[in-house]
Amino acid sequence: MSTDSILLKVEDLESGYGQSQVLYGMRLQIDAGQCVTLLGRNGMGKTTTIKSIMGMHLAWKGQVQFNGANIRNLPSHRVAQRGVGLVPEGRQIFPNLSVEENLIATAADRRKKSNPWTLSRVYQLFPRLQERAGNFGNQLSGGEQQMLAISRALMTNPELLILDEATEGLSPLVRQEIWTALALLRHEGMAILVIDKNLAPLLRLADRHFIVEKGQIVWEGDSDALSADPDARQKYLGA
Ligand SMILES: Nc1ncnc2c1ncn2[C@@H]1O[C@H](COP(=O)(O)OP(=O)(O)OP(=O)(O)O)[C@@H](O)[C@H]1O
Repeated sequence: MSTDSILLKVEDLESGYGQSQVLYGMRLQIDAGQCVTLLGRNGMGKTTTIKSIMGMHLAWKGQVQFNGANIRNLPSHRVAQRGVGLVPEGRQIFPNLSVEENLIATAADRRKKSNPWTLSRVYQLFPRLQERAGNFGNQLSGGEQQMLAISRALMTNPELLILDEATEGLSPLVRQEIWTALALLRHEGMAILVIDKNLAPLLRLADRHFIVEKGQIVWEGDSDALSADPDARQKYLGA
C-alpha cells in the first residue's frame, strides 16, 4: 500500500487522566476512502483515543498524523480545519438553535471540494431534517439529533468522518437509517472511523476492524477475518 493513501495514522499513543494511564501504545490506520471500526468493551479507551486524535484530550506520547502532517495535540478547531469531522458521543447539538442554524453554525468548505455538502445535500441524505428544519435542537428525537450531528459534521466537508457511538440509544428502525446513510457516504468515498456496539452492521459496512483492550490494539483485520474468528469476538467483544 502506498503511503500516499494513508489518511490517518496513529502510533504509540499514550494518554490518560491524572495519574491513571488509559492508552498504552494505541495505533490505528485509516486509508483514504476506507471505513474502519474501533471495537472493544466499555472503558477500554475508544473515546479517549478519539478525543486524543481530535485534540480534545492531551496525548502524552506518540504520533497522530493526518494527510502526512503531525496533528498531535493541535486544538480541536484546527484538527477540524484539516478535515476531520466528529460526531461526538451524546451528539452535543446546540439545543437552542434550530436544525438549520445548527447546520450552518460550523459549516465550512476550506478545501473547495467539487461537490461540497450543502443544506440541500444533507436534506437529501436525511429528509426528516428538512421537515424539522425550523425546530430547535431540544425538540428533536434521539434519532433526529443523531442525523443532525452527522449532517453538522458533513457540513464542515471533512475528509474523515468519526462517529463515537453511532447508533447508541436509537430504535432499530432509526439505527437502520443511520447505517444506510453511512453506507451511502462510504460508497461516495468518504473515509469513516466508527465506534458502535452493533457488530453485524459494522461487519457489512467496514473494510477493517481494530479491537482495543486496555488501551492497546489486540486484534486487527477485515470483516471476513472477524466473522471467521469467534474466539476473538467472544474474548474481546462478548459477541
Ligand atoms: N474524564 C475522565 N476522567 C477520569 N477517567 C476517565 C475519564 N474519561 C474516561 N475515563 C476512564 O478512562 C478509561 C477509558 O475510557 P473511554 O471512555 O476512553 O473508554 P471507551 O472504550 O470509550 O468506553 P465506553 O464504551 O464506556 O465509552 C475508563 O476506565 C474510564 O473510566
